[in-house]
Amino acid sequence: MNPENAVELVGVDILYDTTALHFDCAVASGGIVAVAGASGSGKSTLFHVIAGFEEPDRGEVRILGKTMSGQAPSERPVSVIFQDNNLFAHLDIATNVGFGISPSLRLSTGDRVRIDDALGRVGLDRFGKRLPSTLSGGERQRVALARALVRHRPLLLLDEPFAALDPGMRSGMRALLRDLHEQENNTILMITHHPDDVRALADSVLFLDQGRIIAHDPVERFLERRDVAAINRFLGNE
Ligand SMILES: Nc1ncnc2c1ncn2[C@@H]1O[C@H](COP(=O)(O)OP(=O)(O)OP(=O)(O)O)[C@@H](O)[C@H]1O
Repeated sequence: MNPENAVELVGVDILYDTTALHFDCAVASGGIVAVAGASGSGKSTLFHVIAGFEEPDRGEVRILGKTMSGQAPSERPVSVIFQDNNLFAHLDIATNVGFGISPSLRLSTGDRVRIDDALGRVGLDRFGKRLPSTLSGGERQRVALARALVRHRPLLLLDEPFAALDPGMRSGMRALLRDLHEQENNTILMITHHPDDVRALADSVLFLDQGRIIAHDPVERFLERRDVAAINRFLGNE
């Protein structure tokens, strides 16, 4: 057990009716890790297990050296941002960010300052009173980032955060994520289908194939790999 590791998956088995997944890995604290692999390879399941939405049939999840067995998602030191950003449509942006601090929305004056600060850090200072429907897709993703920021959890899981964004917005979001990562000093795991995200953002790569982690490499080494067909397909080498 190593507290320097942000995440350890030790002999984790997930047994579904038609498929079985197995995860073993140790992710060091402090980096941005791209999680890649073909559709159906197990990326979302990996996140669900770490975040606690899914309990392993066997094995153990550890975060910062502590076992997560029996710990509900809300008790884990993890924030998750899904692709569709899960904002409440009837609540304004500041209140949506406030959910990151208190799900019952009992917010102190200090909390409101933190919310304004987080919105400022993602470039949405004057958006607090607006409803999610009046924002662009990229702006909504930045609200989801602000909601994660106010929680200050050491581990941030991003499930394809740029999927709905056009190329210009993607590069803006990458830069923002890099800045926030440096400020927060957290560990980020980010599912992506885009080699460009890996090249631009990742320090290392977890690559999944058919329910297993088949590569866990520093990014430079990963980008030079030519030995595995699934990685070649991802990198566009064939
Ligand atoms: N609740 C479930 N019950 C049964 N099988 C499941 C369940 N969740 C996932 N699976 C199966 O586990 C495998 C991995 O699915 P998962 O969603 O983790 O893949 P993924 O890599 O995230 O795919 P995508 O890139 O398409 O989102 C798939 O074969 C899927 O059908």
